[in-house]
Amino acid sequence: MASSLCDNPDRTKTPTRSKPSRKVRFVAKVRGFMDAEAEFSKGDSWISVNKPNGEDSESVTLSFKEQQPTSRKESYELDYFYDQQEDNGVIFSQEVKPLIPGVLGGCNATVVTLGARGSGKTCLIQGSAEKPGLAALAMAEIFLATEKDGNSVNISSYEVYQDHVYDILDPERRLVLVQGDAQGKIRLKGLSRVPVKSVSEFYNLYVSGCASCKRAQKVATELPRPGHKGLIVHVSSPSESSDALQVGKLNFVDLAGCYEGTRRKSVDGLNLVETSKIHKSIYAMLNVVHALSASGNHVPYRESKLTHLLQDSLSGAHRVLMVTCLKPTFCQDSMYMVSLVSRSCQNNNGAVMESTKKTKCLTRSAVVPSRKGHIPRTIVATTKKQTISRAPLSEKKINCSMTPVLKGRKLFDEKNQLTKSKKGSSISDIASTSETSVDKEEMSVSSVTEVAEPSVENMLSDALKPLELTSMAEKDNLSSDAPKHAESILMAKKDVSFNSDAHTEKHTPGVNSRDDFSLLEEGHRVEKEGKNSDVNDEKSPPISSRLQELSNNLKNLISATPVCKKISDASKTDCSATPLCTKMREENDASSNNVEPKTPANQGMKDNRCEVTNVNSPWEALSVRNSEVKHSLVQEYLGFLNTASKEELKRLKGIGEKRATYIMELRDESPKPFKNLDDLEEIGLSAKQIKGLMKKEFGGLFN
Ligand SMILES: Nc1ncnc2c1ncn2[C@@H]1O[C@H](COP(=O)(O)OP(=O)(O)OP(=O)(O)O)[C@@H](O)[C@H]1O
Repeated sequence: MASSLCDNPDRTKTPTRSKPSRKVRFVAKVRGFMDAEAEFSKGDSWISVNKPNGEDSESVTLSFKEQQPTSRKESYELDYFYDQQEDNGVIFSQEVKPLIPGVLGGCNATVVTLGARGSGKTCLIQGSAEKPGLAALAMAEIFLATEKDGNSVNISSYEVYQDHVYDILDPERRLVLVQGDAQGKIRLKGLSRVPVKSVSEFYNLYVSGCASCKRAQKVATELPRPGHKGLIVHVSSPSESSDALQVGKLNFVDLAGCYEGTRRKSVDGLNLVETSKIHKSIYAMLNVVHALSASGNHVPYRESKLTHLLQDSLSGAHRVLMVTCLKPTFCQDSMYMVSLVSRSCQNNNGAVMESTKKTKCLTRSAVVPSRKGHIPRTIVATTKKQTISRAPLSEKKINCSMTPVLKGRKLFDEKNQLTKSKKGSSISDIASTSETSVDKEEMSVSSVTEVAEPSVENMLSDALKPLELTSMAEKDNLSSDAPKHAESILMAKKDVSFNSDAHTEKHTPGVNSRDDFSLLEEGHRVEKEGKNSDVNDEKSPPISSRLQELSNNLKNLISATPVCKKISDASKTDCSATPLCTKMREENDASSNNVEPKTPANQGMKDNRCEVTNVNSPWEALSVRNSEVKHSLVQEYLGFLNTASKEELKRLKGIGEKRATYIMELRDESPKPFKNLDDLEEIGLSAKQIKGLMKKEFGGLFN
């Protein structure tokens, strides 16, 4: 029933371009010129649109005039394109109005605007008193039906900033908790729901809420902070089949603008971490819609707070409309967004390369040469059809498609990238091999360890982290004895990325599936819902020979680098050598002997070293004990959170009155709300903060 309702039951009455079978629809809208822009561009548009069958076209292709004249013309397929003359009213009647009958029938729908800064996202959703936006137009339509059917309408509004959710309609802008149950039902704890009875009441509430939110942010930070803004319209209607009310939700999400020049130190007062987080959550949203449009088994809702909070509106038979807003004048970010969205629109191959339809992009040599202003190269479907449908944008192809422009935009940590690729997601992979990190802590290849063979890769990531081998230039900074090995590491680092298709399927049963300590690393979260699916042990060898070679190279590097050599030598007799070398040695030993240095949760501490099973050297024994101690401390910490009084909780670092209150509330609902460190996100702590907390509580053990 849900699906038929969600598929526009009113289709016969409402003109619509929506394809009934499509869960996600991708359209673009170019906003009107502002005065200065019109003067500058002489009124010419930089976007060419091809509608093969005129207004009846099932899809359109966009291309951009400002592309390099020598570059191959690329075009991007979308479901529809709205030009400057087509105003909010047209988009509403073509795209949003058809969703409303479903919402009145208890389904959810979500309208997302995305695009570069200043591309008209807010004007499209929010509009103005004179030119109502999609939200106000939708409210008018809903109220029309409400008068007839006796529905009730409530609204909630929130901002997602730095992966925390704040209630916009609450004058104190309190933090909202996103809680999901096993069925994917999402509860937004602390989010106000305000009843509204008319469009003007709605408009005042919503628009003034957003405006005062901006003002409040300005006072605190001088500049309005760029967050994602969301509106939820809850419509309760009497059900035909039962006495219970059915509630449908219409979501509007105004994604923060993406920024040009992310490699600069700061953009409009934003630091790079803020910018990185914005982009990361935009990519998370694109990953989710990509997975949804590809009907993938695994949808990475928990990649960001925003996608998590929208989970029950995005999943199932509910409908999603993605509107890419474009500037009417040349804008690199606009091209970039279109290229990303187009990939999702086409499910498994993005821009249609007009001149190279048969090009296969499987080797590193296919990387597009550096050229500023060049947009991502087409990824053409290859013969690996099944793989593509499950993991539509493989790392391998993505890397091939990446231009340095894209690399520069890398905002995902590679840990996440690789983890994502294992799970069959997608869009963010485009940015997975950046040479320059904006957030160093997020730049590492260690996510491989979460799912794939642990030993050598663990060692690789741990070794690369401190060395920060992110560019050839950095390679040159290594010890003069080391370039050969550094080269190998760089190559291998690329290989990890290039070969991640293989790793996608790799899984070692019972090894490293969950480890509390591993959770301390930001970006190491594994999607619980997809954890057991799509595992195929046969597709990939246990540890590639390339990685094995890398292991040897790393060992050589250690011994070739003077400081490390010294420590390495010393560490043969002294267990208190520096962390890098200690870790390297311990992991090398573990990997070469194929010993997993992590301890099952119930193993407990043992007094005698020799009792540690499968341990061949003091280093392994130390490693095992280290894991045990960490595990034990984490359990103590979680146990404390589950049982301590409010006053006791406040004695912990990072837990103030607000968090202590939330913890007590969570405990009222469930006796032991904290089962692992991930659960601390429920009290608004990021993985990075959790790591910081552990460090503060337990010192260098958690370095
Ligand atoms: N259809 C339009 N015609 C002319 N100007 C427009 C149109 N839509 C938006 N603008 C103008 O473009 C500018 C940016 O609009 P808006 O604030 O909606 O962009 P945005 O994408 O939400 O920006 P940000 O990412 O910074 O939030 C505003 O000055 C607005 O007046």
